Amino acid sequence: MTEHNNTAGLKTQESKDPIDRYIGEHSLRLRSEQDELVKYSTSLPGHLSRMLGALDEAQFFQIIIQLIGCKRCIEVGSFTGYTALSIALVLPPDGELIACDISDQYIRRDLWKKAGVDKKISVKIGPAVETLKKLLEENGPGSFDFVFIDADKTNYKNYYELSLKLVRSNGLIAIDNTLWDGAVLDDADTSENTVAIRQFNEFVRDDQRVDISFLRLGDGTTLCRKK
Ligand SMILES: C[S@@+](CC[C@H](N)C(=O)[O-])C[C@H]1O[C@@H](n2cnc3c(N)ncnc32)[C@H](O)[C@@H]1O
Repeated sequence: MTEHNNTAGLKTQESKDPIDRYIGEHSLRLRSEQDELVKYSTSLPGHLSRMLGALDEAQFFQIIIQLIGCKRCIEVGSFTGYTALSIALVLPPDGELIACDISDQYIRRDLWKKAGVDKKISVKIGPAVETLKKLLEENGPGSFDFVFIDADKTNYKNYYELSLKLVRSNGLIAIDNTLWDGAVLDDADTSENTVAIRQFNEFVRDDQRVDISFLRLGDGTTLCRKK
């Protein structure tokens, strides 16, 4: 997957803005396993080191997941498993997170195990559109509480439509990178990923099936409540 390559990112851990640093220093509470996963993820070569989700975004999810009493969650795009770990840490003992990715090359199951949450996470490897279709067939509509979409940007609309079927009424869909390092504002940027996110943002803005909140959190986090 090609990531947008601005050097000064919008994620708190990458940002050069002192306000972002201050926010991080006065809110982040990382367990040792999360800390280890951050170090591992950011040590990977090239664009991989920037794939890790924003740390304050994952911590925000921990709060809303507990607030709405989520038991069954899906993550679309798991990479090393940082947000998956963060979600699993706050799920009840009988809670479940389905972690979808095209590859498990970088997933640190050992750290999930060390944190005592490995049994709450099921990894599904393959194109996530197919995985979500299968989950819908096997579990039926409205069978999940929360979906986090963070995989290939050109499939965002497909992931969103399938997620809308998979989540219950009052369930949440969170979509990552909806600011794409600010590239969505730059009309001269017609790269495939930027265009896909721009079109997705326009679509969701007008979608009356959900309530929407576009948060200036991480690289842009759009939160949708299914009506
Ligand atoms: C930005 S990373 C996910 C980061 C992770 N959510 C986190 O917060 O640390 C995107 C992931 O999407 C995966 N991905 C890309 N295309 C995919 C596809 N078609 N189906 C499933 N996963 C895909 C990549 O392998 C990568 O691990």
